[in-house]
Amino acid sequence: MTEPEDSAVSSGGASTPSNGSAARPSHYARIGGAESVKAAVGLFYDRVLADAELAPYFSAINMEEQRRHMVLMLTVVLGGPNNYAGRGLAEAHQPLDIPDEHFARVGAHLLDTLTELGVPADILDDVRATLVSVRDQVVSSGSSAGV
Ligand code: HEM
Repeated sequence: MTEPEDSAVSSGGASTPSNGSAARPSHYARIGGAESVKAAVGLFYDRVLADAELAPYFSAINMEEQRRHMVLMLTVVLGGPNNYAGRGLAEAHQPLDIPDEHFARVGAHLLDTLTELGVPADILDDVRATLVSVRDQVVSSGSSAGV
């Protein structure tokens, strides 16, 4: 066998291997599918809501819906079935005026959650790359880059 070129999730999160049957299982399958993603998203939002910097964004949000959308989106990012029917990330986030710093905190909570759950390093790398690729959709385009 030769080195696998592991860059399944390249940009935007919607890239999926052709059918997953032959060579490698998807990240989604490797971490245990729907149940694992649901558990991860549950823990992720527990962390987000416990973060005083972030909780206010969600004060008027239906968290049940929110978790459901995030489960479906993370499923796609991990190469699972695409049933995401929510709004695009820019549409959902641009009105919220999110600065870079808050984006970084949310990203860290997600990566910390997945790390704690024992998600393998190559999957974490791909999630990290996806976070980088969606940053501009989530962070307010009015906020200055860097600081
Ligand atoms: C890091 C990447 C992020 C991803 C993948 C993500 C994903 C999502 C998804 C899938 C939705 C549901 C969209 C819909 O309802 O149609 C959503 C909504 C929302 N997100 Fe994010 N999000 C991210 C970052 C953030 C950050 C950094 C914040 C705040 C600091 C945030 C706050 C919210 C809020 C408040 C909503 C609800 C908006 C509304 O219902 O009007 N998100 N997000």
